[in-house]
Amino acid sequence: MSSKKATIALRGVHKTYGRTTALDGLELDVREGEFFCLLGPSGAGKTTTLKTVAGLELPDSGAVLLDGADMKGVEPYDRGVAMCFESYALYPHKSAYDNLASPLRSPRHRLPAAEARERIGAIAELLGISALLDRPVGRLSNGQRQRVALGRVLVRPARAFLLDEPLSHLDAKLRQQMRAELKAIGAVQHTTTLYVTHDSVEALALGDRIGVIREGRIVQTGTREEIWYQPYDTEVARAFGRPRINLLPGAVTADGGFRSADGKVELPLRAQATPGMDVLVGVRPRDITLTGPGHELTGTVYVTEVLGRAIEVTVRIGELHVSLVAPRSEAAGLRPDDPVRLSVRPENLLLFEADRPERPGRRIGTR
Ligand SMILES: Nc1ncnc2c1ncn2[C@@H]1O[C@H](COP(=O)(O)OP(=O)(O)OP(=O)(O)O)[C@@H](O)[C@H]1O
Repeated sequence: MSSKKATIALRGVHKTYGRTTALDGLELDVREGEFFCLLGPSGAGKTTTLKTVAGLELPDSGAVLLDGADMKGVEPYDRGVAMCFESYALYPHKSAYDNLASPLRSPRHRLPAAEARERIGAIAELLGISALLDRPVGRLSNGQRQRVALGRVLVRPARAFLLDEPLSHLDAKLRQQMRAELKAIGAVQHTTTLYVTHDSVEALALGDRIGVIREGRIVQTGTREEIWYQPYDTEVARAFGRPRINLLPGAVTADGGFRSADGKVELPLRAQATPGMDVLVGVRPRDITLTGPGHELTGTVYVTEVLGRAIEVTVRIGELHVSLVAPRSEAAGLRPDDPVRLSVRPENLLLFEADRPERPGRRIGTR
């Protein structure tokens, strides 16, 4: 098997389990050599997507293409992809080393012993498991085992890696560290990677592009900038960024601006929407300042919460609550009911249709 980078495409893939629709006409394109993050809530169809690419599940209809070739009838083993499950299958009685080595002993990937040792050593080093190689996997912690499982995928040449929440069992510190290192691994740089996560921080940190999946369909695909600055709808906007984006209800004014129902929040926008339309204006807490330039709003402090070196301040403006993140130096003295003035730069405002019971509000263009 060559280690040529593959493109991955899913075309109108449907997959049901009994009465549950897991994939509902899924369309996905992963480009050659790309690190693509598939992000979505539990049950959205992420794992089913990976299994379908790997050939472990067969679509009811639609097609899976690797490098443009339809995979229908191609056995998992012959697809040349390497998959790491969240519920990893390792040999518990064998050492971590032997678990890493076993893919390289298969007829297809057999490497000379010295080369295999070198490859395993390099991957183990990057994953921080070099000191554990002699230990039986059954005697490792969940986080250590998960790293062995990831190593087992990365060690063998493949034309695509399919990774299902591979860092989920690591503690916060290690996860952050591994997140930073994962993309630096040569094998990852040289191999198309489809990476599943429900963690938006992980997706933003790792993804060359991100696909947001919901109820078996891709809602939006884009670079992190596109997803962040032009979210398809309020649900995508809510999925990215902590504290969450403020979504303030109001209506479009005659000149295309925004006004809350009580008139206490007015923001200049040039909405491509009919005056009077119910909308939500979106602004992220880190894009509101207590001191900077921009459009000003006045309110009173409702509550403050320390977030490490910054402080989250929730401000009451009329009947709305707006949260912002400010440096400690600016916000440490604030107490409930103190008057405050906020500023928002117009370029940081997003506009959405109001949410409806049947669907989240879509983004509306401004200017
Ligand atoms: N083998 C199965 N039998 C029955 N239903 C299944 C099976 N596998 C998945 N499903 C259902 O299909 C839907 C999609 O599942 P899938 O595992 O792909 O979601 P996911 O996005 O990976 O979720 P999670 O983040 O919780 O792993 C869910 O409603 C799930 O319950």
